[in-house]
Amino acid sequence: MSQMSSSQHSQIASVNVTNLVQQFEQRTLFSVDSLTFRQGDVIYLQGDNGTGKSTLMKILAGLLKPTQGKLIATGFDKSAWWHTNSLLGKAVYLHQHPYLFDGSVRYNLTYGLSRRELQQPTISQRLHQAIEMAQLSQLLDHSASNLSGGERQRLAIARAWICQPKLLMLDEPISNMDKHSQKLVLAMINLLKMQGTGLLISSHQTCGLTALCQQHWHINHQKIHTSQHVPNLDTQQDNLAMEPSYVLAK
Ligand SMILES: Nc1ncnc2c1ncn2[C@@H]1O[C@H](COP(=O)(O)OP(=O)(O)OP(=O)(O)O)[C@@H](O)[C@H]1O
Repeated sequence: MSQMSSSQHSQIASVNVTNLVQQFEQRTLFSVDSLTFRQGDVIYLQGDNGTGKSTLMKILAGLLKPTQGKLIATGFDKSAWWHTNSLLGKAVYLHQHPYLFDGSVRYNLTYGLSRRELQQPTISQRLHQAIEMAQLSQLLDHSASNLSGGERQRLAIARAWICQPKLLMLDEPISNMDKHSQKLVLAMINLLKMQGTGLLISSHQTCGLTALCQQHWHINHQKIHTSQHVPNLDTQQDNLAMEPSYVLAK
């Protein structure tokens, strides 16, 4: 658990799923009896390609109805009456190729902020910090559609940072990023952690990210295994790197 005040603890937000089974066309992707993602958790989600990491995140975000299972979100403000899906907007899912609006970087950062219950000075302060942290000041008036992949990711995380969701799921947040962007994003993720945002992070690059995590969810053999211990995955990767991948024919 990260640092949270006692008032935050009294209303910890969480998403819980029980008896979850996900299938696509008769193929079982994964199943688990019970899984809870809470504010303050920092979880590393591991799994080989195609095991269902993104699918699990979409289910927890209310974007995908699972084949079987019951989802409950607690500790959030009540959804507006016109929201037919009460899970949407609770645990926020950040896609590895984030969706951005047409318009400038500034527009993308500020869109929807005025409709939140935030005071103007708070909005301005968060906006300023986000621009600094993600080093977007030179790009504010650029069209978001012209940004590089790494810049798009930085913008998307900066936007999430401004909104400060209680639960945030980051799907491959540092994939295809150079070292500089990775450092900026890791710093932002660390700040979200310090502020008590629940984080569920998937990545194939373990360096730096796993060090931030305190729990481990592993999708393996169609099951989701949970542990309070994050294994030293860098060592596993180093071993892999030392194995000869092919033998040259003489
Ligand atoms: N809507 C869908 N209909 C049918 N199959 C789907 C659907 N969505 C995902 N799948 C399949 O489910 C499997 C898991 O996909 P998912 O994107 O969740 O995996 P992942 O673990 O995030 O993979 P990666 O590490 O490559 O990003 C894949 O085989 C994918 O093709």
